[in-house]
Amino acid sequence: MSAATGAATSISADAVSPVLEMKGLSVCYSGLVPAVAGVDFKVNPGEVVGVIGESGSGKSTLAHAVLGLLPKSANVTGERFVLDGHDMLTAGRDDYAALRGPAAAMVFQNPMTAFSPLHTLGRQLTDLLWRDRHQSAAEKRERIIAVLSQVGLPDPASKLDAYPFQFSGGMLQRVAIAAALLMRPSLLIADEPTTALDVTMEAQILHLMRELRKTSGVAILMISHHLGVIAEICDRVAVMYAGRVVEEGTVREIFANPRHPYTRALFACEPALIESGVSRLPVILGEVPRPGGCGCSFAGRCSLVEERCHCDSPPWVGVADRAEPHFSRCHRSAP
Ligand SMILES: Nc1ncnc2c1ncn2[C@@H]1O[C@H](COP(=O)(O)OP(=O)(O)OP(=O)(O)O)[C@@H](O)[C@H]1O
Repeated sequence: MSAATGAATSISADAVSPVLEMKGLSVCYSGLVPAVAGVDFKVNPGEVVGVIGESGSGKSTLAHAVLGLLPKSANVTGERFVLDGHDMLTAGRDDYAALRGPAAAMVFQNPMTAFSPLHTLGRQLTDLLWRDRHQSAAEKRERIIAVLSQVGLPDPASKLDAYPFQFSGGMLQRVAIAAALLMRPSLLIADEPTTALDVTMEAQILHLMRELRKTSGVAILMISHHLGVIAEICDRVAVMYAGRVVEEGTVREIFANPRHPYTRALFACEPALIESGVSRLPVILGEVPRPGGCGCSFAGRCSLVEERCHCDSPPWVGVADRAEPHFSRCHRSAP
C-alpha cells in the first residue's frame, strides 16, 4: 500500500484487496456514447495484467480514467472504482493529483516526449519528489540514483546533469520507468511502452519490466497492440472491443484457447502467430462500431454471427471445463 494521503474517500483495503477494481465503469467524453461501456476489471497486488484490442477500443481511456487524465468534460460513472483503497468515483481533481505517483504512475509510449528538452534529467526527476519536503536535496539525489540504477542505467550519478537528447530511445524509456517508480506506486500503467523502440530495445525493456515485477512487487497494467508483448510478461489479459471487455483470462488460457470470435480474429492477424507460406495477412473486415446499441458490438464483423447476436446482448460467462479462469462475452460461449 502506498503512502498516498489524498482526500479521496478511503475504502478499507488489506494485502489481498485488488490495487485497482472497476465494476460497471463507463466513460463518456461527450454526449451519451461511452468510449468505455460498463467495464468490470481488476488488478491484484504484484500482478501483471494486459489489455489488448484494436485502435479505438477504449484501452487508453481506461488507463487515463485511473490517473485522472481525462478531459474535464468526460463523465466517469460506475458501481465501483477503487484505486489503492481510494474511492475514485467520489474523487475530485485534487484527489487525483495526490494519488498520481504514490498510487498509480504511468509510462507512455514515446519517451522522447515524456521529458522537457530544456532541463536536465536530475532536475526533472527531483521535481517529481516535490511532495517529500521532509527529505533533503542529498537524500533525494540518493533516491534518484538508486532508482536509475534499479532500471539498469549505467553510472547513474553521471546522468543527472545530462539532457534528454543525449539518451537513446531505450535508455530514455528506462529513465521514464524510473520516474514512475520514484514515487513508489502500487500500480504501474504502461501504455504501449515499447512501440516506439526497435526490437533490441523492446526486448531490454520487457526484460526490465519482468525484473521489476520480481524485485519491487509493483502491479503492472500493460496496454499493447502487440500480442507478443502481452504473452511475454502478463499473467492475465483482458481483450477490449468497442469499449467493453469481451474476453478475459490467464494469458496461458486465452492464447491456447481463445473463445470469443473477436479474440480469434485478432490472433489470426498477428504476423508472429501466422504460419509461414501465407501470402497475404488476414484482416478483420469492417470497422469498430460506436459503443452502445443493442446486441453484440462485434456482430457486424463476426463470421459466426447468428440472429440473436443482433438483438440480445451476450452474457459474460465462464468458459466451462477449463483449469484456469476464462470468461467470454459471446452467445456461443454460453452453456
Ligand atoms: N479526448 C477525447 N475526446 C473525445 N473522444 C475521445 C478522446 N479520446 C479518445 N476518444 C474516443 O474514445 C474512443 C476510445 O479511444 P481510446 O484512445 O481509448 O482507444 P484505444 O483502444 O486506446 O486506441 P489506440 O490503441 O489507438 O490508442 C475512440 O472512439 C476515440 O475516438
